[in-house]
Amino acid sequence: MAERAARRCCLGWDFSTQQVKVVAVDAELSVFYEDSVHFDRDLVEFGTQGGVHVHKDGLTVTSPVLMWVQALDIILEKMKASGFDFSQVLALSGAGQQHGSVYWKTGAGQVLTRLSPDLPLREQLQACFSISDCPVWMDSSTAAQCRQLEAAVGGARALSRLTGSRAYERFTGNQIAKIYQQNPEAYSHTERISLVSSFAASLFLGSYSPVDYSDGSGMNLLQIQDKVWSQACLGACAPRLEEKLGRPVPSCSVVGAISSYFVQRYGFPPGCKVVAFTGDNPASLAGMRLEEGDIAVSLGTSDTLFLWLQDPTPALEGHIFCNPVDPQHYMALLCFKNGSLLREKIRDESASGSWSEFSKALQSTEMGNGGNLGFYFDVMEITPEIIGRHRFSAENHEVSAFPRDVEIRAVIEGQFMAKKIHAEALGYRVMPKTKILATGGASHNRDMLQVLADVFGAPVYVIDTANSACVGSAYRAFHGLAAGTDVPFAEIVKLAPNPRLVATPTPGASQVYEALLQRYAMLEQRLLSQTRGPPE
Ligand SMILES: Nc1ncnc2c1ncn2[C@@H]1O[C@H](COP(=O)(O)OP(=O)(O)O)[C@@H](O)[C@H]1O
Ligand SMILES: O=C(CO)[C@@H](O)[C@H](O)COP(=O)(O)O
Repeated sequence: MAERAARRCCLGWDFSTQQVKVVAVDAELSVFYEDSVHFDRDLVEFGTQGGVHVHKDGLTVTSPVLMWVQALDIILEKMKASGFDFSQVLALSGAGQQHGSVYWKTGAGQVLTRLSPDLPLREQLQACFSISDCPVWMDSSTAAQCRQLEAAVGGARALSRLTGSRAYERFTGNQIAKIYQQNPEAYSHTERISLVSSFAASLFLGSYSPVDYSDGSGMNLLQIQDKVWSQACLGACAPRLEEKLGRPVPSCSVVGAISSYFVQRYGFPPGCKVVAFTGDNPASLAGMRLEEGDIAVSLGTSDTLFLWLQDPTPALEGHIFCNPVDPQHYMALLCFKNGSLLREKIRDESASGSWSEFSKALQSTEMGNGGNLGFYFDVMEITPEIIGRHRFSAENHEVSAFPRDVEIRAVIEGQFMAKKIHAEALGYRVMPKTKILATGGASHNRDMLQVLADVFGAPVYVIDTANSACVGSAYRAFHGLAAGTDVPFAEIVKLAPNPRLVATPTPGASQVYEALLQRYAMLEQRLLSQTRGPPE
């Protein structure tokens, strides 16, 4: 305990879909403290499943904002009870699930500046939100607003060139437009709109934190080249939006010092700096110290795949975001909605709810699954837009079921083949020096990572914690401390532990998957044309 007490550190937070997590990283970049609060398990009174409420229409998906506030109260109390020495925290930063939005009621800014250290945050912020259930990234109820936004700027391609993505239902501009159209009164009583990331930063700051460029890129509102809000997009979404959003800032900005609430209640030093919070995927990119040619695969609630890019070419599929650690560069991101929650369902249906049974099925079946392959989209997928479970025999006949072990391999092979195919559509190619860096809760599963190595034909590495968004946030806090001196991020993290090799491609894998990938792509097109009709 004495040693821990003397350890100067930065904190990295992650307000993700299912939980709030924190890590403490010392000056040698070692992680020496990790904690989390899980919404479904630890905050049962909010009645979420997977951290969210899916509404009756099946499209609207929200999370209670006070659940996030209370989760922060709980995790800080846990840290205090464990003897964590807050006085050693030099700076903190954090991440949030992307796209979700928080609506602060008129007057809330005043409340934030006057928090009493004697009471938990939840009690004091109870009446501070004009919308109590925040739209989150799983929401897909804004198709009409997406079409309106695209029409306003000259079409999907024009919007993508401007903001890095065509209109996506979960992107914040479209969510704000829906709230303005359906609940104009709540909108007019809103003085500030935050992303989940900038909301969390605001709690620590005791005042409104700006949105950073990287997470701001997931709103369909920011001009990613010029780094300013697009007036055309703002105007198409809602009136007086610019003043409610505040000015976006570079991701490595120090946005202020921690509020006196945290100094007095927990013992943070008054000079502890708050570095702009960003999206969980951008924070993971920082945590994994991605290098050119590498590809990161995050297997969390959503599955995402991301790359570091110098010269982006925004397209109709995938997203381009401003890079969180280098303001001149960009990152590309693909998001797959049917990630861990789908795998959990298959585990429950076909492996008696046990990850080790699930792994045994992967071990006992062969690469290529005897030609059987499947598409498993219990909720409307983002990449590609298909819903339903579709299984195909080796002869490309649709079948209604697979034996249990075949089903498990079909899910995992199908998910990873989709990732490879859609990454290649963005121009990505596996090169001899390519590393796949895996993170997220499911990266604990080595048998799944073996399938990932086999499908991609590249080695898979992990960092010592699956919480790369938290670790990346702590690294970004160190970078923020040094940012005044223009030190590049790579210099700050050069002492960080190297990723560990956990899987290499099995001999013969490339022959098996070359043919299977072609079939998967062909069947995906078949399913798409069944839903959309043939291409024009
Ligand atoms: N051994 C395992 N095998 C496969 N998936 C796992 C395993 N352990 C945890 N997971 C998955 O990890 C998910 C949580 O991942 P995490 O990255 O923490 O999510 P988020 O950051 O979105 O809250 C769980 O939903 C669970 O399905
Ligand atoms: O929508 C996206 C990315 O565009 C998601 O990746 C969210 O950012 C949620 O992240 P997790 O909670 O699954 O990590």
